[in-house]
Amino acid sequence: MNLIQKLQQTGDFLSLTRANEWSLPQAPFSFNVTHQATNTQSLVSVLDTGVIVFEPVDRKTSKDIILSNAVHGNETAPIEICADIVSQLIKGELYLAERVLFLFGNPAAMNIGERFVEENLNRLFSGAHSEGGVHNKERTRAKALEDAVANFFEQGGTAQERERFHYDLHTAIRGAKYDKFAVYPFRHGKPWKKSQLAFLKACDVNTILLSHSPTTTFSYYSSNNFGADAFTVELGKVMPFGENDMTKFIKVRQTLINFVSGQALDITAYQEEDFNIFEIDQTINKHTENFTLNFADDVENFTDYPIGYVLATDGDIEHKVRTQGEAIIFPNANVALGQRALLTVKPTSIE
Ligand SMILES: O=C(O)CCC(=O)N[C@@H](CCC(=O)O)C(=O)O
Ligand SMILES: [Zn+2]
Repeated sequence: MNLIQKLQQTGDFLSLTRANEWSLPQAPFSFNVTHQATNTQSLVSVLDTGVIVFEPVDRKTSKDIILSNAVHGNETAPIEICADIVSQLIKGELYLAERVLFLFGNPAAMNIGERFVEENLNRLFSGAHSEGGVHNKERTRAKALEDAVANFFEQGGTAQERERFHYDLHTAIRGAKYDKFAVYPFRHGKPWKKSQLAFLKACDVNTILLSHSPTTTFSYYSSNNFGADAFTVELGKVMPFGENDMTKFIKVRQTLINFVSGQALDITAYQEEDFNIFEIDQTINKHTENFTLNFADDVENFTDYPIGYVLATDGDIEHKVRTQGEAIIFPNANVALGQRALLTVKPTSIE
């Protein structure tokens, strides 16, 4: 049985991806799948390691959906959710209603159970992979993932003709006061979409961080370059493979399944009181090796501190709370120099 036949039989794209960390052992390939219950056809295209596209055959579509996971290799719950949906699609067990690209970002980091191998993949998008004269496999991978996104959206049609979505699924290093939350990439003045917040609520995500500046993250790349409704979605806490409590992901898994298969979504109209809306206040980067956080490792995301509290010190710089209700997000003193070591957020609303 060859690689293609094995994939068709098992649906196990995750194992194929993990067995080929940086590239496939053969050229890209495609095959047709028949959805048993409706006798409808879909084309499955494996374009690279961790890059698989599903396209309905002989059926009109309107949406181009990207579901990415493992941009950080140790964030396993989103990997397991996507691997399951991919398996159902390959085996013809799930109807496909729209064009869907699944991206398993960093297989090599998955295999060592780490966030990344050499460099944080989620700081290398929007061309950052080609800056500074640095070359490594994650930078090559970031460019390949950018190209996969670009080709997928462009082959679907123009931004005016299509509805474009990219949900970059993560989990967080620490626990959080709000277990699930999403980062809304900077919109350059375009309005925040309440319909997208309603979709995220159907995914059990009702805490939203509004960004006010460009970043080099994957979700910002798709939002800014292709006008996609794109988010970094934090689904819970980092756990090793097989140790996720999958009961915590029932809603998001079912919503994503319904989304790709055209089934009804549990959407209720946006109500401000249903959400915790924050805006990113301070972006604190690490500039010296003396960077220290002034709170314990187990302090949860969204913990707030009083005005004047010293959140972190970096050499002779003190980073203090400036705003009432200002809270911490993504604290990580172990980042590389120049990278983000802490975000703070403050409560806000969207009109
Ligand atoms: O828990 C943490 O410290 C980081 C979790 C994580 O990977 N978050 C993303 C957020 C990306 C964004 O700001 O859109 C990241 O840090 O890459
Ligand atoms: Zn992550």
